[in-house]
Amino acid sequence: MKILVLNTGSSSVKYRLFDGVETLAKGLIERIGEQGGEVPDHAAALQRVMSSVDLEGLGAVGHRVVHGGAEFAGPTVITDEVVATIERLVPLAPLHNPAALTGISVARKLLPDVPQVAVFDTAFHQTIPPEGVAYAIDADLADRWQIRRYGFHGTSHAYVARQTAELLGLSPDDAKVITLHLGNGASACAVDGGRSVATSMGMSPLAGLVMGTRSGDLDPTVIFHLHRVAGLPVDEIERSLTRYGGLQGLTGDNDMRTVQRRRDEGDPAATLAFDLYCRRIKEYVGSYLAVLGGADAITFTAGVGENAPAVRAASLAGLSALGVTIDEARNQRGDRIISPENARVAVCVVPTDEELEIAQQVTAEL
Ligand SMILES: Nc1ncnc2c1ncn2[C@@H]1O[C@H](COP(=O)(O)OP(=O)(O)O)[C@@H](O)[C@H]1O
Ligand SMILES: CC(=O)OP(=O)(O)O
Ligand SMILES: [Mg+2]
Repeated sequence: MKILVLNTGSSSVKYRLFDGVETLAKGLIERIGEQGGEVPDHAAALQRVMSSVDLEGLGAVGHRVVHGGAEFAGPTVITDEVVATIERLVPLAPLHNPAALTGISVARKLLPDVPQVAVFDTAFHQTIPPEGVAYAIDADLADRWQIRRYGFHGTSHAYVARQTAELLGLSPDDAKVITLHLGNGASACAVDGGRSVATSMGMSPLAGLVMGTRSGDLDPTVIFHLHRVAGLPVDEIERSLTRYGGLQGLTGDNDMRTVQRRRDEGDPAATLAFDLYCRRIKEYVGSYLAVLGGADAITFTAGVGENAPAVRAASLAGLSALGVTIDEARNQRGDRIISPENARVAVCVVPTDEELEIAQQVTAEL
């Protein structure tokens, strides 16, 4: 079956046209709405995608949707009700869900007779036990406003954990894998036998690791303080933490390549940003080794995880007492397995493929 997959990110649209597992066409429109970007907004990007792809004989469109709340535990055929739910969740994923809605709207209008399926970043994390998703706040408030951890990048974590088991000759049904998705957004996940049991993003994709433009974890008092003492309106604080935080906030550059180059030149801000980025990863790795009671593998994926040996080395440095070591020659070469022979915990680099995973979930759903 021919399937078009749309991965509408916060500032990009990736698309891929599949026939089964074979890719017929693919493309990427980046820096949407940014100065010097190719297109002014997501609608224009999607118009461009749809007019450049041969839609003849299309069997389905698969949409990556970041926030599915507690409602969706798997791929879901899109109806007006499903669209309304994704709309209701916009405040919880303000950088992402509006873009997905634009993609869904453009595709439904253009292809009214083709089934459209949403594949949610949150779905894979529905298996996290209650103590892994609840926040220790007033239970009635949490209930009323659906305040809990949802977790994101689920499609990538699921795919990469399965690929890791395969790479190591383990059964995916009992492998314990810590997956580190380090892209523009970044998150860690503890996967036990193919099920997510812990993840670093929270109610929204702002929590957890340090990211390109997002702060990751911080004491909520920072927000009260910025509001009450510094006098910043809440919307501005949100913008500061989501668009001008992370590497961007610390250095003025959101791209890890630039941060690394500046660090190599001895730039103190870039050095701090790099160290903080890697230390946060290490803190989550330690935490998830504890949650899982030890792991078979730790796997790096996405733009930074797949391409930055220095980040991989620094993030796992000093963990040999826990059975975690990296063979630096393998790491620099970019091998799939970068731990030494017979290491207690395998360290792997596995390219993610959210689009393929979405296409396969769509096929299984229809
Ligand atoms: N060679 C590299 N070294 C370090 N970082 C890299 C390299 N190549 C890509 N990256 C990082 O990967 C990030 C994008 O990751 P990617 O997974 O493509 O993001 P997205 O979340 O948009 O899918 C970029 O911001 C860049 O910092
Ligand atoms: C959920 C999320 O952070 O996605 P991305 O990495 O595509 O921004
Ligand atoms: Mg991504």
